[in-house]
Amino acid sequence: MQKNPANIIVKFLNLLKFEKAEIYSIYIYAILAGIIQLSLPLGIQSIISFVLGGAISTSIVILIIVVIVGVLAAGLLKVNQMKLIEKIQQQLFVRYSFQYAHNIPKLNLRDVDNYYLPELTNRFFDTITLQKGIAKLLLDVPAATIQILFGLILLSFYHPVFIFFGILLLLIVYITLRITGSRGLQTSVQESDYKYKVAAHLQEISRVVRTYKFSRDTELPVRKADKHVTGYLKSRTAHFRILLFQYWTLIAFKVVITAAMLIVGAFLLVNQQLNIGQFIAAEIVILMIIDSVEKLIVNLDNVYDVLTSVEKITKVTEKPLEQNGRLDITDQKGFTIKAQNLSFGYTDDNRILKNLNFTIKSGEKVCLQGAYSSGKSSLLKVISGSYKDFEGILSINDVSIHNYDVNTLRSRVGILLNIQEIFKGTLEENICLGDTSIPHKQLDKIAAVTGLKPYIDTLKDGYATELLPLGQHLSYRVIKKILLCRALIGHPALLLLEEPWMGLEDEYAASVQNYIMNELKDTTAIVVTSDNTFATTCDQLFFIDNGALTTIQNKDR
Ligand SMILES: Nc1ncnc2c1ncn2[C@@H]1O[C@H](COP(=O)(O)OP(=O)(O)OP(=O)(O)O)[C@@H](O)[C@H]1O
Repeated sequence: MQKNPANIIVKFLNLLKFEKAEIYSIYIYAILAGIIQLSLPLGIQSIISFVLGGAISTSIVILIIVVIVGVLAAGLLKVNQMKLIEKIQQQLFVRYSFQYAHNIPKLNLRDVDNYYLPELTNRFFDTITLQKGIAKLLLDVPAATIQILFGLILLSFYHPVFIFFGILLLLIVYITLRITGSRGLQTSVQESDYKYKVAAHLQEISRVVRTYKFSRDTELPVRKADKHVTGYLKSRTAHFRILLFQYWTLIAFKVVITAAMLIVGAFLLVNQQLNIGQFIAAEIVILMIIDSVEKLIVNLDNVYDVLTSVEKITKVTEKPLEQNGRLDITDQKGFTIKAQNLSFGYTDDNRILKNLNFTIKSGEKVCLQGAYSSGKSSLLKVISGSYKDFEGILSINDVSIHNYDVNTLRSRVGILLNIQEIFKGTLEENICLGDTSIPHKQLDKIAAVTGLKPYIDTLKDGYATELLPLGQHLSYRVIKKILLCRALIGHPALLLLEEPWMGLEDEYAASVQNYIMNELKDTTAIVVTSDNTFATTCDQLFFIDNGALTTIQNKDR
């Protein structure tokens, strides 16, 4: 997909807005340093004039001191600039770390469905490219630009012909960037796209390493890598071609300016339009300008890197977050769920839920059944507030679900879907999800109900045991029990459970059912299970067939 370079530059400028104060200071320091640095050629010019005039006096000593102080002051300014840049670098890392941690759980699920998030978040690593790049960009580019400008202004005082060179330089830089800048950015972003494709492929190989070990085609991972690496090399070569063109233009300019200025300088010296002091000073200034042009050349690549990294990082930070209502549901005692003509689909042309109508009163227990892929999980996900773009009405306590603050709603909902997973953290974090207000007694109680307690008792660190991502090293049954504890903990007002006791020992399957039915009396629960005995104990039985819902009231209960 073609990226619009103007958009990327706007994103970069938006990013700089946060660091406005620091950047202004850096530029002021750069201007001061630029002025002070001119004291070097001017000082030397005066010293030479004094020496040639045979006037060795205290003035020379003072001048030498002035030059030395100038060098020292320029150094001090540089140190201050570096301090500010260090601050900006730290701020960038902190900002993106928190933005990623804050935004990822709040991403619109509809968007999340189309990505493999662990891969998408690889873009965070571009923060490091940005940190490094921005340091160079803010240190070298303003310093070099200001030195070129001041140098040319100073030279034009020696002779107006130098003004011509100044204008020529600006024109060449402008035309070169105008012609190649946009294409350079495009190729840089393309190169980065392929870099991430290669990384994603390697990540995927690692994720399913066991499968690849048994692969009949042992070359498959390499062949797949080859495709992305070829794309990477092609776009990198295209990018390098543009860089080369830009380098050559600046090198050509450097050669021309060196030759012309030396020739013009020598000519002016011979014609006595410049004295020897002025000539040497002019040559120092020319050397400074050339050095600055060199810095700009080296930094061109860096400019592309910085802009590309901004484009990549913002792939996550600028994704739309889920819509949120304002109503706090924390203090509402029970949840009555009502659906009127509720329809939902993941795509526009395929309705998974079709015109559902039901009422589940507060505290009622519902058994949800249906064939494979009939939409049972989808219904639970919609009721949990994860997908808001349904048609019809879905309300909790007669208020549309759209109006509730998602965070307060989720704090009242216990949910167990087949897709939920264990994350890297302690056992307690995996159950309580950071809610430190849950008493240990309750934790123990739920662990006993689900049958997790005997397992915890075998652990040296108990609830503080660190779990690996995806619950590696844990048995399916233990994972299931942890996830069940997560759903049941905190006395939820609404329980949405998918096959909660499937795979549990009979004893614990019974205790979980007993807990839901008898100890969570005021909790509204929807349980997907094919367990017909449980179904008969529920207040209602919902049956989904091809997206349509049939509800049966269980009057005998
Ligand atoms: N995130 C998604 N994006 C697109 N389609 C999806 C998504 N999740 C589920 N589906 C599709 O929606 C349909 C219903 O899936 P759902 O998981 O709700 O059914 P289910 O009754 O719970 O199935 P099962 O009994 O197999 O768990 C399926 O065809 C499934 O492929």
